[in-house]
Amino acid sequence: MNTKKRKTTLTIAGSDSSGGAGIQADIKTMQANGVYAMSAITALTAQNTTGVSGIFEVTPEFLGQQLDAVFTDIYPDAVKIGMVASAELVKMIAFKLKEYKAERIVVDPVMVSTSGSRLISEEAIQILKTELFPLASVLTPNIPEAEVLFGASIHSAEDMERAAQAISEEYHCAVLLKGGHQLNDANDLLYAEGKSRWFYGRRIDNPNTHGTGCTLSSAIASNLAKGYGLEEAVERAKEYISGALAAMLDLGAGSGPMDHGFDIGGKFTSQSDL
Ligand SMILES: Nc1ncnc2c1ncn2[C@@H]1O[C@H](COP(=O)(O)OP(=O)(O)OP(=O)(O)O)[C@@H](O)[C@H]1O
Ligand SMILES: Cc1ncc(COP(=O)(O)O)c(N)n1
Repeated sequence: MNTKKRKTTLTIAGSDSSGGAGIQADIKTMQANGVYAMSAITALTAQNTTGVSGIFEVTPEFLGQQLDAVFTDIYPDAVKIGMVASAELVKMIAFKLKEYKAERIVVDPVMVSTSGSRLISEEAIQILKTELFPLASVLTPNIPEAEVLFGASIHSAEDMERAAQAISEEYHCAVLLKGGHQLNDANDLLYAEGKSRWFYGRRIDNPNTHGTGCTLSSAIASNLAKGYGLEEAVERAKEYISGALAAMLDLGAGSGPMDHGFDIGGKFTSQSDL
């Protein structure tokens, strides 16, 4: 009997019925990055590339049950946390991650969708800061999210450096400040253990960016699960997202999803031409 083991990841996030962001993007990314993906769903969303038309949250108890089921059987080597709409759900996640001594935790502080819908309550943001950020190996805010956390606007590379350092020092975790919302380039800044490092990216002329944040954080979690250190995990994840954007998938009437059907070396292996 030939059996095999595989590194494992868990995404704790919301479901996106259109498959471009949330749980669906996370699982596609994890699969493409060679790890076994599991999920604990915080909410169902009815959404497509043009907007979010409904959010149906699970109860904190049921989220806890999902986390118990996962952690007591196939223990995840890394965890990614995405959309968590309410304070009670955030508290449940923090409680369970501590109970099961989860490690390699990537927290994507999802606040507003690309299509402009609010995905988290004000109270939940406060609880995220106090309960979840301190458990994170790395936090991955985009520029608007970092502005909320930093309390000031971010217009330049220097602003990004100041914000990442301040957020990292305040919450005692590494911060990857994503630059996808810049106009001219797509450079991300990692601030960890007192020093910063830029990850430079060519801005790809693709309007279909639904789920870029979910994809990047899931790729980082996959790489951490596989044993890479944080810098290498980010470097590989950046390469992955650049490839997924450069594949130029075009679906839906709004900002569409990316293509996950290629390997992380950038070699296109999807079956899109069939
Ligand atoms: N047009 C682009 N070309 C190249 N890289 C991009 C582009 N847009 C975003 N990225 C990259 O995608 C990753 C996610 O960044 P972004 O700032 O878009 O996150 P986000 O806003 O959280 O994503 P989301 O669209 O899921 O909300 C980063 O590595 C960023 O540099
Ligand atoms: C369930 C869920 N999670 C996260 C996002 C953010 O992704 P994006 O900003 O690309 O819309 C989303 N739209 N839906």
